[in-house]
Amino acid sequence: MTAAAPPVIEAHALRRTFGEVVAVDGIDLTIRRGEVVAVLGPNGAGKTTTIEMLLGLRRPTSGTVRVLGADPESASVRARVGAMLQDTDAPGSLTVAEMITLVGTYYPVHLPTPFVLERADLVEHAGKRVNQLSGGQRQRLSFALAIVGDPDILYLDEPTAALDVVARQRFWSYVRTFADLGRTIVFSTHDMSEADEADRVVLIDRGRVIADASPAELKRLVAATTVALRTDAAPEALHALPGVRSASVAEPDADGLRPAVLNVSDAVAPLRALLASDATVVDLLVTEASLTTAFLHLTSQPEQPEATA
Ligand SMILES: Nc1ncnc2c1ncn2[C@@H]1O[C@H](COP(=O)(O)OP(=O)(O)OP(=O)(O)O)[C@@H](O)[C@H]1O
Repeated sequence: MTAAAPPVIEAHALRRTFGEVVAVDGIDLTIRRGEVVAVLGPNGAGKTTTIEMLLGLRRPTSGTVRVLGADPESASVRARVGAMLQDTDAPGSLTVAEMITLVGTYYPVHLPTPFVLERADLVEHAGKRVNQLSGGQRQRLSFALAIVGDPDILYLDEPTAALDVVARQRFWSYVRTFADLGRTIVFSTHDMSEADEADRVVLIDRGRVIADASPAELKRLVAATTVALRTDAAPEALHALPGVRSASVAEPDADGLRPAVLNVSDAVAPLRALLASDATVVDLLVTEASLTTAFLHLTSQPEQPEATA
């Protein structure tokens, strides 16, 4: 969709060290207009340092960054970039609406406060003092302050960590609208369901990009989709189906059908071939690899039980 769109962020051979620690170890990254990109990785992988360099908040030890064709530290770029960071320092005596209006005046062009309140789902809290907000409301204020300058590029740091399920859905639907207008969104996250909202996931581990693909492609990379079924097809026929990496096939049940579990990269091709062979197929269950599985596989993290939201 965005392959032909112009690049808005171009990082080349980006490297940053802190004394002996190599936080970012040669990252090349091109992000195009209208992309929604998740930067994912384990603790200490170098995500924050990378994003700080893209934002012009931290100088690379070596390598180059261009944002909207210019130095990210320049005032012209800063005016076109909005950032939602973890801790927004806000004077507690201001109301939510006053704060949004005040921050809007820092930008050459800004969105009307009522519009921003609505987009950040803060209309009913407009008159509340900033120091009276809950964690989720504060996170929405931080989002409001990131968009008030009508930015071309929006950086979000774990944007929905404090939001409930309904607020998350609203948030992502707004982010999508924003991307459809040709804006670019880059966000860092540990949360796999959050990363699933992206067009593209850049997986960073030990200061390097170890995968750069869509969430669906990342899941396919680990080939962890399983197809469970019962069938009268012979074990050899199941092993020979296209795209089957491995298969466990049990002895037939009383009805003559064998329970089988196939590990596949994609469920469509083997199932299509199996059904075309006139085999009987019942009790079919396809389980997709999760992004968590892909993440653990690619970063060689010890396996953990998947968190329930
Ligand atoms: N100011 C600093 N001084 C010294 N070391 C630093 C500094 N900032 C980051 N580091 C080190 O650089 C490495 C990468 O850190 P960074 O914060 O970029 O990782 P991260 O992927 O954002 O991690 P997390 O998910 O825990 O926020 C880590 O080993 C960290 O300890």
